[in-house]
Amino acid sequence: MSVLNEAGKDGTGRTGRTGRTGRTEDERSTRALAPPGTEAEVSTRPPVFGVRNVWKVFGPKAERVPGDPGLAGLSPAGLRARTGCTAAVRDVSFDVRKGEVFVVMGLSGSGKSTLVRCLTRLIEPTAGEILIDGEDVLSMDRTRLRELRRHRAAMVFQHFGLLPHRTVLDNVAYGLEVQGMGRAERRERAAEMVAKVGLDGLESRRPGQLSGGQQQRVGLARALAVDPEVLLFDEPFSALDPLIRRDMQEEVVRLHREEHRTMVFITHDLNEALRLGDRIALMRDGRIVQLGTPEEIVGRPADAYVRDFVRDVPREQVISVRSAMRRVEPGESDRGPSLAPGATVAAAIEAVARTGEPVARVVDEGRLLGVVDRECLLDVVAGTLSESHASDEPDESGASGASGGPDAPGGPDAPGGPDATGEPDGPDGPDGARAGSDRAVR
Ligand SMILES: Nc1ncnc2c1ncn2[C@@H]1O[C@H](COP(=O)(O)OP(=O)(O)OP(=O)(O)O)[C@@H](O)[C@H]1O
Repeated sequence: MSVLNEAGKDGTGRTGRTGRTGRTEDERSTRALAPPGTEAEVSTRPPVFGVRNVWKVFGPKAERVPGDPGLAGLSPAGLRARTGCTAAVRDVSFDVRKGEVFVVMGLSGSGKSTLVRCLTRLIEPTAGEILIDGEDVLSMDRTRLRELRRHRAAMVFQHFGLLPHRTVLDNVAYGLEVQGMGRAERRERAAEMVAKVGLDGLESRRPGQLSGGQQQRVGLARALAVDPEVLLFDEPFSALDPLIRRDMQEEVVRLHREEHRTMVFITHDLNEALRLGDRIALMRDGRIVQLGTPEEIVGRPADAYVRDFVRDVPREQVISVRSAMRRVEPGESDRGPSLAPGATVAAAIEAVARTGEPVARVVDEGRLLGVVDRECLLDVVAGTLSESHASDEPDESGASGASGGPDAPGGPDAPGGPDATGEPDGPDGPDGARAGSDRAVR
């Protein structure tokens, strides 16, 4: 049976996956309207996973909780006291869009792992709907589920789950072996993946002869080998020391840039979330308290909890000049360094300091959108960026007030410038990648 053919429908009924990047002609033409990797462009992509009102309740008679407003509305402690149940995931809805890195972040016990395991039913949701490319995951039979986990959504775990008596190459080839691929072909493909994650020369070693970071690379290569549509990472790097962790994060960013794979990445580390995520779902007590880009989460926290969570983040490394800029005033349209709207405030500070100019210009494809002066930049660093800045923001067409200053030509003369842990059917492959948006807090 062709999994890809059956999987190749998105929620709209269009043909979805057309290759490794999974883009159709329709998508490509839509994407041409907005720069790749911008929120506007990402939001036009079809969802890979659609999650609607999903609950996971552990405990006696768990299934009565989601549908009973008296129980569903209780606090975690209240629910436990009344029913003995824990609602690990509470009424969660979101889409994971094709080609994005979707990060699920939250403190220990907030429900991250449970939620992500529900996506492929490693944990059975109590209520709700989960779609992959428009197909109902909850109604899949055993065979279809196995295919889902083996071919379409592969998991990379924190404990790499490598087979100790097999070589690196055979570990990487394992998922392909499970799929029934012939020896020569799978070893060739595995060798390609070993090279891709930077382990050339180590093919014949056993896992015990590798460092933790190298073992995690083997886990990643094994997941990539089966070329899944989505890679699911469950805190894969949390056991690694900080430098190796950083290397692995860069590896993920690189894979994302080069291959545009869709990834769902669990972490409790805010910096990791900001570095990797196109969008971040911040969880607390089983709920998503905010879902947004790193810039939205840091620049516009939804409530006091999120504000406290992001309090120590260096805002200038996350907030873009698009959010910080002001209108152009007379005499400013042809002075100062030019920056793309997605450039960070940190980059603008550097540019202004280096050139000694009073402002930097925010230019998008030849159009001057606005300027940032020292005051705008300091406002970001100090956390005093007013809401008015945000509301001044132009839309992606650049048609907002910010570009409308007397000196702000909009025309052509504008200045330019796994493994099988918890999975009954054995290890499955993964994957992952991002379109070239600027990452914050690298
Ligand atoms: N099998 C289970 N039975 C009962 N409660 C569970 C079970 N698995 C998880 N829980 C509870 O569900 C809640 C969410 O757990 P989960 O492991 O999803 O959180 P997490 O955010 O991934 O935490 P961590 O970062 O520590 O892994 C916790 O209160 C946990 O104790």
